[in-house]
Amino acid sequence: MPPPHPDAPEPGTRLGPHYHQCFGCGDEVEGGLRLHAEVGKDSTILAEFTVTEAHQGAPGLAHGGLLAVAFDEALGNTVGQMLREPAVTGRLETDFLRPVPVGSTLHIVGKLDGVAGRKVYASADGRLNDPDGPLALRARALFVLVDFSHFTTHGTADPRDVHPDINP
Ligand SMILES: CCCCCCCCCCCC(=O)SCCNC(=O)CCNC(=O)[C@H](O)C(C)(C)COP(=O)(O)OP(=O)(O)OC[C@H]1O[C@@H](n2cnc3c(N)ncnc32)[C@H](O)[C@@H]1OP(=O)(O)O
Repeated sequence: MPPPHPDAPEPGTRLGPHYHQCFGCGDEVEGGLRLHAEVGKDSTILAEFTVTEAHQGAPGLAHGGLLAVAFDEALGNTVGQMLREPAVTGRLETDFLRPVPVGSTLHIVGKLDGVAGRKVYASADGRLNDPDGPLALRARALFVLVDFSHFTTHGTADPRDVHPDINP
């Protein structure tokens, strides 16, 4: 397990969107999750997501796939902020332990579990309505470190689109 990158933000730092049109955290996406995040202690990322009517699967309840988006985002943020290297989700596994009603806020804590070559393992817990609330979701993910060319070759990325602190 490597230490956090020397430029990783300090605990308490509020994190803005890494991309304004990101469905998970962007502030320009109608119906997006608008996940708010900050750096926690011990190299964790704390993220909050409030479920709205735009996020339903069954009446009054959040869609499971949408909740997985929140975890993908929080885990990606954990990897990106702590390692300061671009990475993409290779695998994401989610346990849904409790229903998440519209109007509730998920408090997610993401942490790095290990790095092996380009593979980065991370996990997160999501609690209902309070950082110490009942555990509603648990996720584990494998991210793969990529060169910045991943985003220019396969996407339409321009260096101005991505977080300025990540060194490609
Ligand atoms: C401050 C900023 C904040 C930034 C905050 C950012 C938040 C963003 C949150 C959203 C993140 C996303 O949704 S990202 C979007 C969703 N994900 C994607 O689109 C990824 C699509 N997949 C790919 O492009 C590719 O498959 C890659 C890059 C993942 C891997 O391809 P590759 O580069 O050719 O590498 P490859 O050799 O295949 O794999 C490298 C190693 O990883 C392993 N590996 C690869 N995929 C898997 C897998 N699914 N399950 C298990 N293991 C895998 C391989 O076995 C290998 O292990 P070994 O042989 O070395 O042992």
